[in-house]
Amino acid sequence: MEKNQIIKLEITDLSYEAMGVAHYEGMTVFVNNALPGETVEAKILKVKKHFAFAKIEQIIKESPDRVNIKLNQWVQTGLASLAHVKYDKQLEFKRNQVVNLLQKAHLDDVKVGETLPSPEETGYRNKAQVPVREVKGQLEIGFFRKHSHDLVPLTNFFTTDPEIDRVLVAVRDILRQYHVPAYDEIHNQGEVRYLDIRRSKATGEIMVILVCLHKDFPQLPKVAETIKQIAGVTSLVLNYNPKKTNVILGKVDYLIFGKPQITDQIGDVKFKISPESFFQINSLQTPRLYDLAIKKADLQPDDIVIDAYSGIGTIGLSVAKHVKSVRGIESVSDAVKDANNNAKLNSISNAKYVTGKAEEVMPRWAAKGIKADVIFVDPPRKGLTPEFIEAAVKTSPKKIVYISCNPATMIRDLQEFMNEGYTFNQIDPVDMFPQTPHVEAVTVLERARK
Ligand SMILES: C[S@@+](CC[C@H](N)C(=O)[O-])C[C@H]1O[C@@H](n2cnc3c(N)ncnc32)[C@H](O)[C@@H]1O
Repeated sequence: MEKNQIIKLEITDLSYEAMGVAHYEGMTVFVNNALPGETVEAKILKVKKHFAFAKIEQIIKESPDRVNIKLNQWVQTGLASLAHVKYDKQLEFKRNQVVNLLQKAHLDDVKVGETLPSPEETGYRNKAQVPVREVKGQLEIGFFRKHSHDLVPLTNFFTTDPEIDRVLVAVRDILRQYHVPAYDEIHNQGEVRYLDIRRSKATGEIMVILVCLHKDFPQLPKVAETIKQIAGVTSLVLNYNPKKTNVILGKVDYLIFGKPQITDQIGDVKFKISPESFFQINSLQTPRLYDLAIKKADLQPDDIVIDAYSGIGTIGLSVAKHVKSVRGIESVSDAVKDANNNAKLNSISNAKYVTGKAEEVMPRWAAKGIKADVIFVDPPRKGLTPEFIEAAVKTSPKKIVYISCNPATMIRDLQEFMNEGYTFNQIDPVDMFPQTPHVEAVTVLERARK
């Protein structure tokens, strides 16, 4: 097999990154955009020792699960690399990811629920982080083509709230109007690196963050004055990121106008969100995810609850009024400030959040003899650490509710808890990210022995 060779392939599977999988002369071939059941003519793009990457030249036999989207830019860019698959099949794909991981871990007897569908299949994102680059002499917003930093100009981001798309395009036009340069990442020059926009569905508030190379630039006063005129925009922040880095946000924010946070709501709890704080991006699906997690916790009025990896306290504050007390841990200090302020905002006096790494704070709490009845964990993709797990077990919780955006690390961690005398019998996938291969999942561990 060699680069540029054109071969006929039968697609038998879908990889966890949503690429079609085929086998050819002992090699595994990953075919962008191809679906199981399809026969395609594909061009080889890259050959490794045991596998290769290819792209479709022609579909010879099409899958009935294929959606023929008009523009396949979203698939090309990786922004929505499941957009060519019917929604019910996307849900099945996500459930299968969990089933396959459990099988690999020899945990075939664990039940996997049907994936909870998202109320919105497109336009669900309450936040967009969009690169700004110069393309053919013009400032453009868009998305990087998969595995590259080539910007594909876009104005419809498909999974983002259309109100955010409207503001993205308006801000792009203002930057063009005042000749603000786009960031040039090769020379670490220019000005605007990213547009980061958040919108609350509950209040309609919109925060615009310009991620810039400098703290200030000559056109900023005029740019700010014009952005203020965009309907719905309630604040403008300049995030200062001077480094040559792929990390999107710098460490310092300057409020240019408006409120320093936007206000959102989950159920009947209000949340103020600072620019650096994490907030679940699918507004209508988040309460359904939390309801599922909270139901699994089976909370009692006397329960002491730990909310680990708490963000702005969304889970802990949603349950605080039904339990004795809540303690939260989160590593981003702005998010912790938000969490404690959000407690006050909602007249909650039995919840307290601290800044720190969960894997460091939890062992300190355990050493002090702090006990918990229920622990909620909602870590980033890399999951928990052995130090965290060991300390969590020492607080002797009856239940540990695990919410995860990466079932692979979740299942690894669940096995650690099993070694410590906890059991679980079901995992429920929840679709927080339609049109993408990302899988969210919830489970509850119960203490089987002392
Ligand atoms: C998936 S988010 C969940 C946040 C929150 N539970 C929610 O539903 O909005 C994970 C959170 O963990 C925080 N985080 C990342 N690493 C951490 C660590 N080592 N210790 C504590 N928090 C951490 C992130 O800043 C983020 O707020």
